[in-house]
Amino acid sequence: MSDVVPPEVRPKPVVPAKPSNVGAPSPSIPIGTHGPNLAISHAVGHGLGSTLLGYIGIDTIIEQMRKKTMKTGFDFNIMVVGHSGLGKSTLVNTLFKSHVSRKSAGWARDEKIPKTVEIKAVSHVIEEGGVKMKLTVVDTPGFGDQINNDNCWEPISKYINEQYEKFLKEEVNITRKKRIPDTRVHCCIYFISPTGHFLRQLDTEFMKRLSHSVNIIPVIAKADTMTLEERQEFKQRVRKELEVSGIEFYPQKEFDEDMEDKSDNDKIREAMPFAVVGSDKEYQVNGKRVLGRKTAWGIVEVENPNHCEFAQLRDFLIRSHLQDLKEVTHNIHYETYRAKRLNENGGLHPISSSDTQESNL
Ligand SMILES: Nc1nc2c(ncn2[C@@H]2O[C@H](COP(=O)(O)OP(=O)(O)OP(=O)(O)O)[C@@H](O)[C@H]2O)c(=O)[nH]1
Repeated sequence: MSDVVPPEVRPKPVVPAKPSNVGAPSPSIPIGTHGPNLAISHAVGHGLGSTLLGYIGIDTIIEQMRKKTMKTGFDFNIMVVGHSGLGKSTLVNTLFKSHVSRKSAGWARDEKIPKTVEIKAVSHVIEEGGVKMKLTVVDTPGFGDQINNDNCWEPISKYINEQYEKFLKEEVNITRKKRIPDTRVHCCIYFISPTGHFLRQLDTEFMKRLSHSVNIIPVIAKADTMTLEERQEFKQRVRKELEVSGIEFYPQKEFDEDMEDKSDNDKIREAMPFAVVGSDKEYQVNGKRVLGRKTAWGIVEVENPNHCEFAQLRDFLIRSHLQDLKEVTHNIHYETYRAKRLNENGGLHPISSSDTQESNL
């Protein structure tokens, strides 16, 4: 196992406002310099607003953005990392209620454990309510499965940086694409073995090294293999270990934008890591079809919050934070990579594969 990672000092890039803030009313300070009926802001640069004397339709930006997103769709790239057999493929299939994993895409042929960590990306277009999402699932077979797992985070770090590099190259092109294809990893779900003991050194090593270049969401895999008490105790222990090791998982405290954000995210952080169960099989329970795992003692319902925390993970990942994951990737992780790349050698020069590997920001 390699040496402990020294703490890094990172400049905190500016976190831009979330799109939900667009169109929100700013404090209105009427400046009546043009007679009693006019209220115009002269101090745009100072953030002063104005009282509107009638409806002008600024709030339609939300509908305009919705229509644009409906037309163009969006990219979302999710990476899964963890020992083989921890349920990575099953969980992504469960999350997106479709067969989106590497294995579902026919990669299952090579069931044997690869000699080094391999990176395999599979893309699918998923459509719901008229909105198209190009989902790419990046799988990392071989992670932690070798006798010697030293530096097995390296190929993963290299892949993440290569995607930033690709995006950067497109961005600095004189004639660039209207829409740069986004292959950057927006989220990395890290699967913790349900041992009930402690995190392994590899777990902390991986999260420590990668948490500055990608949004890491740790989950406790196969939660149905632990009793409720064991699960609670293990969660607490893992949380403590993450804290003691100084691992910043997503949503990172330092990027909370305001008090509301902080209070919502605190609740999520306190509930993490979510103890999840995955399944792509449906069963009939009380007259309803539910995703579950059939055991000799009954059916573990994946989406039942009394059975596991899958629904919490799904709500957080897809229903409340998907856009934020993309924004933090762009505004923080990519920005850090970009600034470093543009600063080094006084500009953008071709990068060697060893550079992307070592560029563990
Ligand atoms: N008990 C239990 N078994 C699960 C769960 N999720 C998946 N499994 C089972 O575990 C086995 C491995 O699941 P996969 O989803 O293929 O695991 P993986 O991590 O993708 O495996 P590799 O691709 O080999 O790394 C399968 O038999 C699944 O049915 C779970 O939440 N609980």
